[in-house]
Amino acid sequence: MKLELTDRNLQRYHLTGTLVVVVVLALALAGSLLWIGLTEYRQITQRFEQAQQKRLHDRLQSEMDAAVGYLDFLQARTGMVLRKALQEKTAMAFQIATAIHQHEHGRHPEAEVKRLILEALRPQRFFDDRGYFFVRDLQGNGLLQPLNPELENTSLWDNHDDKGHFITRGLIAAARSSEAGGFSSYRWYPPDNRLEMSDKLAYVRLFAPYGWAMGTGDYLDLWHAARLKEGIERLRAWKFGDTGRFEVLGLDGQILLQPPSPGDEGKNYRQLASPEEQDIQRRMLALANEGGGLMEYAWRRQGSDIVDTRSALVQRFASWNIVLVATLSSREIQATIDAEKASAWASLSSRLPYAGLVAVLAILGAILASALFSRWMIGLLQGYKRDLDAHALALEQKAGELHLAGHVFESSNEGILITDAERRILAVNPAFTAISGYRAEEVVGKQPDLLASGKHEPDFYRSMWQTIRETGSWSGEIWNQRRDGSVFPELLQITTVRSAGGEVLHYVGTFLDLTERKEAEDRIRQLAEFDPLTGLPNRSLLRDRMAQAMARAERENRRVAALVLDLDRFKTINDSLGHAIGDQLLQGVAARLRQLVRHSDTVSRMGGDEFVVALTGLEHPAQALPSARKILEALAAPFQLGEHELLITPSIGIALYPDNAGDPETLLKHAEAAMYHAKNQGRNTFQFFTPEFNHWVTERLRIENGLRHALARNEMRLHFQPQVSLATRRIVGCEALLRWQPTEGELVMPDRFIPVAEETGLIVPIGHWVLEQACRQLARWDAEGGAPIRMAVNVAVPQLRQPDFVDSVRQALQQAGLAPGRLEIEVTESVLLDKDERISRTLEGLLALGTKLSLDDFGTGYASLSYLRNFRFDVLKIDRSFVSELHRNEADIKLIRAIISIARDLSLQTVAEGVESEAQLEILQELGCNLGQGYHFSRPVPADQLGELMRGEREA
Ligand SMILES: Nc1nc2c(ncn2[C@@H]2O[C@H](COP(=O)(O)O[C@H]3[C@@H](O)[C@H](n4cnc5c(=O)[nH]c(N)nc54)O[C@@H]3COP(=O)(O)O)[C@@H](O)[C@H]2O)c(=O)[nH]1
Repeated sequence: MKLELTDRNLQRYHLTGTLVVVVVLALALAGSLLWIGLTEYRQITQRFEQAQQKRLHDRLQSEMDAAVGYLDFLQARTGMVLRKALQEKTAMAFQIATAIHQHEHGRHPEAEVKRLILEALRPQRFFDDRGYFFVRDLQGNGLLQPLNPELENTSLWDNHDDKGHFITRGLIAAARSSEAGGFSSYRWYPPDNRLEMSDKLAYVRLFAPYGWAMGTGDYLDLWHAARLKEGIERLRAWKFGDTGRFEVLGLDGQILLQPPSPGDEGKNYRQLASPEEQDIQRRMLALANEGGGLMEYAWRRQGSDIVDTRSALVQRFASWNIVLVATLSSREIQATIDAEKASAWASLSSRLPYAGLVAVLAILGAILASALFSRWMIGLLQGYKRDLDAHALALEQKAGELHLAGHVFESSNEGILITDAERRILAVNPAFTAISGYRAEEVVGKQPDLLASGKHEPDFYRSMWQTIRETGSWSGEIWNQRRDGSVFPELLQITTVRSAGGEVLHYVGTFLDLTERKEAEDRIRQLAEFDPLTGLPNRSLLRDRMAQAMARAERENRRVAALVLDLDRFKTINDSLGHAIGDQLLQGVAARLRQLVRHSDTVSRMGGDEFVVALTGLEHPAQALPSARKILEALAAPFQLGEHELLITPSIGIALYPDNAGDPETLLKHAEAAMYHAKNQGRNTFQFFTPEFNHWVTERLRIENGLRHALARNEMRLHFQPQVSLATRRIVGCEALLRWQPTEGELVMPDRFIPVAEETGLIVPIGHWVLEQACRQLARWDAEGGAPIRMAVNVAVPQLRQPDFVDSVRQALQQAGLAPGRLEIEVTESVLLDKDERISRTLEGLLALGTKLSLDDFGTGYASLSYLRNFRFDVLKIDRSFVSELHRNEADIKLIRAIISIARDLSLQTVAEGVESEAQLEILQELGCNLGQGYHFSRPVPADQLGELMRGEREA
């Protein structure tokens, strides 16, 4: 059935449905109440029935306990009664015998008296005529056997029962046991059964006059049977309640007591006429054999149709092999149970109308409530429907908007990428595909970092996501990679979409491909910053770069050089060969200049024929020279421009930051001034900005040029300064010190030319020459018979970097025929700070060779003590700056003391430099310094002078 849904029908359905539910619930409630009442009624009556049954059973049990107690009593008394009777009877026999003996003794012969006594006893009968007296002599002969006279005067000594008991011996023993006599048990055939013996008890006394055992006995069973009978009769009369009685069954099934049918007594139950009766007795017997218990049975009185339901407690009385049944009619409790049921039912019935009324009222109340609820609900539903309508309308609008958004998403020129909160891509639009080259199915489910170009450091992305987390969005330019591997710039905006609860749902990335814009910007920048003709940075870019280089130079304590160069007579070429050739020439010059400079340097065209080369990171002004020279050399080669071979020369002006100017503009201005100065000097040359600089540079150039030829021109000399033992004041060594005596000019001291030699690498051949000469000189002194002093030779860092340095030392020693230990290689502290492994290798090689190692100028550099431990030095030279003020400065004393102490710890010899006075010498002596070197002993002198000194010493 299809329900028609209208506003009205909806109300009806709701009301009807509610009513149905309410009525069903009310009926269920009433039914439940009724069911609960009935259950309660059933439980009450059941409990009561059980209680009554228990009472009935308790009653039966208590009656049974009393009956069993009574029978126990009877059974226990049986033996006692028998014993008493036997004693009485024997006493009677004893009286008879005694009386006859007393009366007849002496009057008749003894045999006669005996006969009289025996005959008097012979007819005596008792115990229902079974009882008689017997007499035996103590030898076991039968004297009186009333029932078996044939046994009289025979020996019964060995007579025994079915269990092997010697009967006569037992009787005699009992008679002799005490004066009063005694009991003896044995077995014998009862009167009615000659086949099977049963237990018998006899009482015997010793009749002393004749030594007779005299007594009587009887069968125990018979006494028990009599007691049982007595008990049954008692139980017959035992009544309890209205219907309570006892019944007794023999274990063999014989009915012993059956008060309602005494005619059945003595019968076996199997002989009963009624099968029901038989069944009852059989069940009772079976229950007794199982240990007894309660049973119920239906009993019909003989000749009556009334069936009585009875409860019976069955219990076996083992001593007499009988079963006791205490039985009571259930009628006795049924009336009480019925009365209780009636009362419970009346109580329930009285509550039913109230329950009905409650149910009816509940139904009515529920109907009313449901009607009201229904009205209220309908109101709510109508309100809800209005909301739904409004919502549907809103959804319709939203759908329209979404449709629009979808359209925008699909048709947008901006790439759009939507991810979930875990940044897995959910959707991308066609523009994304167009820009990145990735189709949607290739990126969905992946992370956006598949677009990463590798151009940004991880920090960039970390900071980007940090911003997104903190502000909800990020925008900026970023480099990404397309599917084809090309890298492109994009303007990216990432926005976080959150739920109403603030939970991140999505990230939306929109981006614009900036490739074209960048290219345009690059073109603009190119135009703005580069010279269109040569492609070199223009003045503006040069200025920027120079500013950056200056800032860096300031931080690093370096210099920036601006080399402004102008092409000599370019105007003539331009005017004569035309602008095209002029332009080609400028391009050619630009190309050559570009090849000359390092990546960090800049070649720029300022306009016309003027170029600037900016050199960065210079340590000193002279480092600008090689570049200036290279420019001159590079431009010296002719330019082949079509059919024209052109020669061009530049004039170069050099200015240095920070020496000549503090900003790019001033620096360029000064360099230009220097350039004009160079032009005035005759072109194809360079000029530094200041005269002092010019002088310094010129001087340096002169030294450098001179040094290149110094060895060839034999201009180098060695002087030697002695090293004196402070303990003995004798010369123990000397230091070779280089001097340069140019052919034309005055003597040049090492401070001026060694740095130039080191920078230009000329120190390597010069140093080699020093080594050879020093070794030769030492050998010469040896040959003159001098003491075997040690020769110290200064070695510069560039020498130590030479892989063959150790070999060259070995060679020098071998050539001079010296032991390696005679040579001391002096290095400065800077060696220790140099990380170059070639240096350490050389030092190791020298140590392996066996030369001594000396650390020069100790304390002036930055070497820490730990370096001393890293290299195995032999000698530590204390710099003369500490020695010069030694006699005036306490701090210097402390310092030298510390140095000497460290040196001693490391087993180093100490040499104090610059000892100029006796006072210094004494202090050094006191401090424990080993050797001294200085003007106090001798200035550095030519070899022959030192030879003289040593000779003097020897002769002194
Ligand atoms: N790589 C090489 N370096 C060398 C070589 N020859 C010398 N040098 C180094 O040049 C520096 C200057 O040497 P020099 O001008 O010869 O000065 C030495 C002494 O004249 C000077 N000295 C000695 N005693 C005194 C003194 O009492 N007073 C005083 N004012 N000056 C004195 O000290 C210089 C020796 O110094 P050092 O070498 O540190 O022992 C100098 O640093 C040399 O190392 C060379 O062949 N190769």
